[in-house]
Amino acid sequence: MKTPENAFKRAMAAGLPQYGLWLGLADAYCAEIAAGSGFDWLLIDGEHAPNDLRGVLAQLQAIAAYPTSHPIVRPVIGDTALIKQMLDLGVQTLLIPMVETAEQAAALVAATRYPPDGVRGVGSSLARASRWNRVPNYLAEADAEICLLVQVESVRGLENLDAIAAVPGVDGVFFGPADLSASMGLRGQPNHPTVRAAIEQGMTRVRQAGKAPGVLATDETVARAYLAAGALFVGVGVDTTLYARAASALAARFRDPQTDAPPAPTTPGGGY
Ligand SMILES: O=C(O)C(=O)C[C@H](O)[C@@H](O)CO
Repeated sequence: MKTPENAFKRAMAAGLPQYGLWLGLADAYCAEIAAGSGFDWLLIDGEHAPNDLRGVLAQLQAIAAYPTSHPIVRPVIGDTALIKQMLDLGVQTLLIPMVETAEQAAALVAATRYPPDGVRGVGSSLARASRWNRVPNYLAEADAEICLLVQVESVRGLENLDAIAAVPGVDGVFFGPADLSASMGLRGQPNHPTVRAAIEQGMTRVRQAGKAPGVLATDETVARAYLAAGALFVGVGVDTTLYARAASALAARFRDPQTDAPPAPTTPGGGY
């Protein structure tokens, strides 16, 4: 048995755009439905969705039966101990929110590597990642299969973008349009032309650093524009939004809008 290869990381290194779906329903059964849908990656969101460690584990197990969909996990914060737990669960690709400096990015890289290259604690006999030590060379192979994606989503992060992208071990930079627009004084306007221009310019700089740029864009026209600007991993939908919109639309077909219809989900700035 070998350490699983990180197909997502390899595909991006080969310059192949990867399309993803954001998972916020925080449920393994829903994650399995998403895993059979044809997305290259699925983002299990622990920043804004109610996912604990066991919830993440259950979703990883559900997605594992669909090897063409690669799970990415976003922890609530880029904390070394939390990252260790995620890696031991078998997460190979991490998306870390709110990265603003190269020093922070370097500390995140260290958190994902075993000593002497980093500071990841060794506990492979307890870890799903090593199949409880049934993968004989896990400790030697694990680091190479890690894909670290950092989120730049503030004005300060944008100012430090070149230094962040240059950090060895950072594989990609994801631009968070919702947070970035707020930081730029355009809260609720993730698709504002000024925000889009900043992200597109940022993507060029990330490509120049030899790294993969990514973004979330639930509007297809915007998503295609980011792909044309060089994005290599693009989240094109959010499961909670898909479900809320479809459920509201179905109910609305049968209810009298003049009387008792509940409000449909709002879509500030395009459904982020
Ligand atoms: O800032 C952003 O945009 C993100 O980080 C993605 C968000 O958390 C959210 O829009 C997902 O629905």
